Amino acid sequence: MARRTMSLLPQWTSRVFSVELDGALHYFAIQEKHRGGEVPGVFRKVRNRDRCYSLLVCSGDRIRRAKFYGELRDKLQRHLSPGCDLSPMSSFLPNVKDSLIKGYFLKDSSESSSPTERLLRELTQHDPVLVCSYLRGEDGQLWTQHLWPPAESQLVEMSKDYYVVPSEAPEYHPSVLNIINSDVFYSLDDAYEVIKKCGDIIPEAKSVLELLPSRAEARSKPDHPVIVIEGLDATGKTTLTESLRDTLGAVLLRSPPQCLSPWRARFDQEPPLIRRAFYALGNYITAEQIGQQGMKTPVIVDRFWHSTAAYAIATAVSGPLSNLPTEGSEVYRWPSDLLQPSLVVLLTLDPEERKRRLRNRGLDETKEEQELDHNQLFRLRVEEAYRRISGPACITVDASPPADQVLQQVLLLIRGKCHL
Ligand SMILES: Nc1ncnc2c1ncn2[C@@H]1O[C@H](COP(=O)(O)OP(=O)(O)OP(=O)(O)O)[C@@H](O)[C@H]1O
Ligand SMILES: Nc1ccn([C@@H]2O[C@H](COP(=O)(O)O)[C@@H](O)[C@H]2O)c(=O)n1
Repeated sequence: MARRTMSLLPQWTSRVFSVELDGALHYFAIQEKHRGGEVPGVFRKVRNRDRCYSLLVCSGDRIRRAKFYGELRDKLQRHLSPGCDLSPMSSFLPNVKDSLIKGYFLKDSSESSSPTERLLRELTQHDPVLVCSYLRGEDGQLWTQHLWPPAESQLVEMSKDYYVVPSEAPEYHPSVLNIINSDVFYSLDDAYEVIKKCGDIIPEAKSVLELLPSRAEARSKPDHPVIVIEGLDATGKTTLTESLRDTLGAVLLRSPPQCLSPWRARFDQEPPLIRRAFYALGNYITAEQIGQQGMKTPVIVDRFWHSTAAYAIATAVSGPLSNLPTEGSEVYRWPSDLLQPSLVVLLTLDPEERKRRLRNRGLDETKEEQELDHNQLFRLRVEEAYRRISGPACITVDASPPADQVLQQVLLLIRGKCHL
């Protein structure tokens, strides 16, 4: 297994490697001849007796790779000795879409190399993982990368030793290369394909697919306005959508729709590829319901595609806002086969007030809600991604005034935009 894995890592020497350490990305590349240059940031603080490895998950179909990436972290965290540090790592071809391969960088500062080597040996024998080790040259300045354990002769290119050199930050954050169809889905077919392929490993996938509208049924535009309310948790979506329903005599729907509730917790445990495809399908089921109800009354929707895409993009990309795909990127485009609402309102709230509302509400927080609470950058990325999505773009409304004032503000917008 391990030997086949190695032959599947394309354009080995053109790849850039990135390691996330203390919230920052460090880049390095490999080259056959040493032409001078500095030690890459990630190796600067490595002490003489530390041992470093990269583990890249690079074979099998994408469902298997996505599942194994999470399992590998759990396995390493369970079995590595104290003194081992694990950091997210990836390898990619700069500016080449879909070239990202994910893995981990391992620094072993424990007393003995044996436990880690035993674990790595077992991984290379049974799992789709490619392991390299890094060695410091005698002068303490040069680092070289070696296939670990030493490769078989037919893989000549990868089994050579390479010098490790710093590399400049690429134009795009590495995760941006793989967002389309791995984190965000732009058609029913693409999301469907992922959930269908999961059928063998997640029996619930079949029940989800049975709820999908028939693709043959192309619906015409609803006669009545469709208003989507978006925003982070506790910004007041439930409060506002219920008031809008009552004031406008509208129907209130949500995404994911009620019929997916039995499976939501199950898919929330899955890696992003599967979890995001599940939420994407939820939007198409809600769209079908909107299509039916929108022929009779106005429809209010609590979260829709903006939420699916914004959270997915903000999770895939780490760090500051500048790491997000730039405004106007195709990543922010609306799926061409998904019903377009008449108006999308984004509720925004000062972080302290949002926290206060969360505390007062007193419900348990989900993992993502905790992340929003603790990680200010994540929160900023989600809000910025919301704002960058186009076709339709959202209109921001300050949700800090009392609930009845927020309602009046949104009613004004609806009357202006939807002639209600
Ligand atoms: N304008 C407002 N002013 C003060 N408190 C509000 C306002 N709107 C909502 N709240 C309160 O804030 C809390 C969160 O509101 P709500 O449940 O409507 O948010 P939400 O966006 O639907 O949250 P979630 O996405 O987590 O379900 C509730 O306790 C609610 O009563
Ligand atoms: N259309 C949607 C709706 C939700 N999500 C994901 O669920 C989380 C928020 O859901 P709440 O029930 O807490 O409002 C959010 O973190 C999204 O990841 C989605 O993807 N698409």
